[in-house]
Amino acid sequence: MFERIDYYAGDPILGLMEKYSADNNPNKVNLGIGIYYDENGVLPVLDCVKTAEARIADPIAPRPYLPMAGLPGHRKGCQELLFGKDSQILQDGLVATIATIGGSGALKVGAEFIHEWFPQSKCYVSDPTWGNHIAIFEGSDVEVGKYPYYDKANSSIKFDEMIAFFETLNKNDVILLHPCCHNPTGLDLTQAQWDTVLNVIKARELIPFMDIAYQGFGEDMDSDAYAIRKAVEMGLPLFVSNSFSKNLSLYGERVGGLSVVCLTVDEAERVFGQLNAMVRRIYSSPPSHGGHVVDIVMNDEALHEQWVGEVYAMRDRIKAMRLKLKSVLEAKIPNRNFDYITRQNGMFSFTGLTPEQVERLQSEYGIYMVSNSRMCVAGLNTSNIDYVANAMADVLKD
Ligand SMILES: Cc1[nH+]cc(COP(=O)(O)O)c(/C=N/[C@@H](CC(=O)O)C(=O)O)c1O
Repeated sequence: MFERIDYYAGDPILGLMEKYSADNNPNKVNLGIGIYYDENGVLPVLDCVKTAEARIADPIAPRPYLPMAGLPGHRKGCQELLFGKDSQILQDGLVATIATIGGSGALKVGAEFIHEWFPQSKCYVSDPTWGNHIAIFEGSDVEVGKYPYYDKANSSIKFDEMIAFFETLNKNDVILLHPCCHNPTGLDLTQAQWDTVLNVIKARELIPFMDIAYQGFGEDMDSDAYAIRKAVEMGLPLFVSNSFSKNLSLYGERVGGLSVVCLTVDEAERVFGQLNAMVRRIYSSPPSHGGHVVDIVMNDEALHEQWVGEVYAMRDRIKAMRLKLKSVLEAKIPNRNFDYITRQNGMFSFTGLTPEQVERLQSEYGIYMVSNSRMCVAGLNTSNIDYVANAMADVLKD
């Protein structure tokens, strides 16, 4: 009956977690999956989340189904984080927002929406991008193409090539963009470059789909949302998928959001209704517990302020690890340029190691990076960074 079903080769990122867990090397270091570990190598429970959890636990409440779109407070929290608390489009009711099963769920519902309502549209992702972007959109029968992004030779962005490519696209083609903390390269556009990109998108009547999974890990909550808010200022139609996995450290609670910026209230009502219909036929409603945590943290002023401070502390620790790794590697290999480590933003560094060098780090040192040479800098701490730098120097020297 099922003998013709293909074997699953496994996921290049999640599969790494399983190999790492099974590795008995006492010095093993997990630099694979995009998870923030603290200075002690522990996945933190944020203080603001602990407070929210305590409120949810006492008095304990029943767990009915949530609305298809999730808790209103969860949706409001997404909107204010992405567009700004006093955003005019929010006051005018022009944004259709649903709570989703993480950022992945937001991308899935968005991809299904594109497939159903823009069947002629192709979706273009950066080369390279987060691997699941391609799988999610292709899984929704949206044809996926790639736009030039990463210049390996110079560890930079192929900006002119990217713009020239956008100029060739058709009306309503979708461009999947990383507003900040690009995964896997860590290379972000400047605000001036975003302005140019958005002007081309406007001129070509393309559809920007911005996936922001690391808001707060780049510069700050508002700067990281520059591209999103600039698109709104320019009156562009816009899809935004957001994730609270990393900046609330709630990975397993599966909390995120999908927002669609519309031009009229009537459009927003139509889109919101169809997003609800889509949720109903995919997973019916989003998770309750994580939704309540998001609702409490995002809408309690004191907790929200505490949360921002906790995200910035995570951001700053990652930046400190970038500086330390760069200086240790420069000392070990003086004739090699490691500027890319501090030029890159957010959780990831695209190290440029060859697949063979990545494999050696894993097999000889128990250091796990994604095979495309992406390193999750948040896995570094003062206890393991010298070990990692020495190992990188060893494989780079040979
Ligand atoms: C750009 C991006 N978008 C969305 C997600 C999904 O987030 P979530 O809310 O957990 O559904 C991730 C997760 N990325 C990390 C984990 C993974 O691969 O699933 C990663 O790149 O390691 C992203 O890196």
